[in-house]
Amino acid sequence: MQDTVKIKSRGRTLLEDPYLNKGTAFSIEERRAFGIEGRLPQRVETLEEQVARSYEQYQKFATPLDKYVYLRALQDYNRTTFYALVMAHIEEMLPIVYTPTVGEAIQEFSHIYREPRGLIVTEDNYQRLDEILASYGENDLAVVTDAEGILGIGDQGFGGIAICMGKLSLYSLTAGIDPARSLPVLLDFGTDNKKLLEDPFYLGVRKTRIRGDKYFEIIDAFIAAWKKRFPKALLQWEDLSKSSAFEVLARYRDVVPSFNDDIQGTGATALAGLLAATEQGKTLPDQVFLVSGAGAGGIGVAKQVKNGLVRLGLSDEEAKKRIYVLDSRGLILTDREGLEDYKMEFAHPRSDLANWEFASKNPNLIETIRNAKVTVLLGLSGQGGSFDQKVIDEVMKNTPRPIIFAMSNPTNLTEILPKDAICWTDGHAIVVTGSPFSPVEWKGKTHQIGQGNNTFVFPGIGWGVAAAGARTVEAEMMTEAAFALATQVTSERLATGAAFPPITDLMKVTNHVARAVAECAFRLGVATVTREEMESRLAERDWVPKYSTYEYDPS
Ligand SMILES: O=C([O-])CC(=O)C(=O)O
Ligand SMILES: [Mg+2]
Repeated sequence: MQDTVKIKSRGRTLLEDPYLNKGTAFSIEERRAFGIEGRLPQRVETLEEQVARSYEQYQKFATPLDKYVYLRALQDYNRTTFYALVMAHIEEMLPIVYTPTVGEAIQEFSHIYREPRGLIVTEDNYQRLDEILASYGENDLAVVTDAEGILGIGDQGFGGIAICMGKLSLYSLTAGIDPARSLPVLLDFGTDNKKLLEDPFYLGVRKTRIRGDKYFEIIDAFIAAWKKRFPKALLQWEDLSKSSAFEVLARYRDVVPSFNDDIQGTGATALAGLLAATEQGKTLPDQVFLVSGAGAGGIGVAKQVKNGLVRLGLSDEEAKKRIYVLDSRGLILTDREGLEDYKMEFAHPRSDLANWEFASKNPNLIETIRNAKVTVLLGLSGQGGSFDQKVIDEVMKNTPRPIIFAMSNPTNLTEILPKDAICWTDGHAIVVTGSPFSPVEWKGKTHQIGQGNNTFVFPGIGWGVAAAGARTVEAEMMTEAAFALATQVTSERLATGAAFPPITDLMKVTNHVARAVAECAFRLGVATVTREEMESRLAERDWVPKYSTYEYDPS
């Protein structure tokens, strides 16, 4: 059964509205009622027929970037067909609309640019945001970036808005967030990326980045205007630089329901994979963790692993003692001069290293693995290939079954290729990557590579927050999301080496995560709806790609 909705647009305007356009699927009656008769081929098609044609067109494009451009154009022309197409081919198309191809699209964004989308906040317009937002429809969700720390590829200026679009596509696909009610937001503070500043096609603000007080003045203005217009909407911070991500999260987390995907989403994802890899956490407290990379992702993972260990019975101090975080200068120690605040929590005092042997001031990767007897490697450094054979050999001395998570994105920044990890550990490692990889054959066995990407977590958080009408996003909700996700990895799946569910389970998993998050919101007293309301919001997706029947609303 099709729903019937009343709409006001007619004629060309209707055909040009991607949220309402049905193209060849407009019925004869609708074509007459809405003044579009004669503008379309005579044949009336179903959504399935449109999807089949679009898939044929999609397959004719040879490169991932061309496929991306095609899908984005389809999205700009007809949202319903776009989502129905991606949903029907989710495993094939997720790597196009999202990691890794989205990374390439971001770098090329001013060149592949076609249609405007989202909200661009600049130094020139931030004082008029009330007025500007008044022209937008209702919104339940925004993904917001300043584009300084995009994936592992750094400052991408204007192109950064494409990561927001990619994340929102996932929200609509897997959590049923109505695409008409979500907004990608770019805080365009300029860019320090010289290549972009010199690119004649560059579309962003062609200046070096605004920093300091002005940076916060602009974000304060955005948050105030956003909150005024959409007081209950959820806000996801995405790909800010490590120097501002923690401060921005803390500054607004009690002002609007918000979370940072790279700190908290990646943290929950990593914990989920670790729980799955250790029989739902049974041996998690016995592991020793090395986090390589102390950006938003690295520190976020360290925090969430700590919270997971505490949940499993360790004290805060005991948990921290098992976690070693390294940045480009080696192991982070409390006596380091100029140590950034956000790294402090995981800095070890030099007295912890009493019996260690190491050559220079700070132990390096190998020295830390050797002295601390590391069993779990967590790669969040954006340093492709940094887990080399020497590193893996060293971990193998500490455990027969190392856990190796190479979480940096996109693909070329992966810390270790799965085939190398399997080969160097003679098939004994549990290997996870942030970007998708094919299974690895080793000595007659097929090893599946779990994709430890926050796509398993953030849409469920969004759905859960919306279902509970949560006022804030609490740290405990993230821990719940992680434990819930871990239970979705079956023992058969783990036996193939994968610590994450297959991407084909994404829809089901997202619902499960959403439920855990919503129930936690209730338990913590931050929910604003009744339990019945929450249940009904979790029972089915609010939005799915299908056409409604239109009736003309002349009022
Ligand atoms: O976008 C992704 O694939 C995961 C993520 O948040 C990041 O790497 O920054
Ligand atoms: Mg990110």
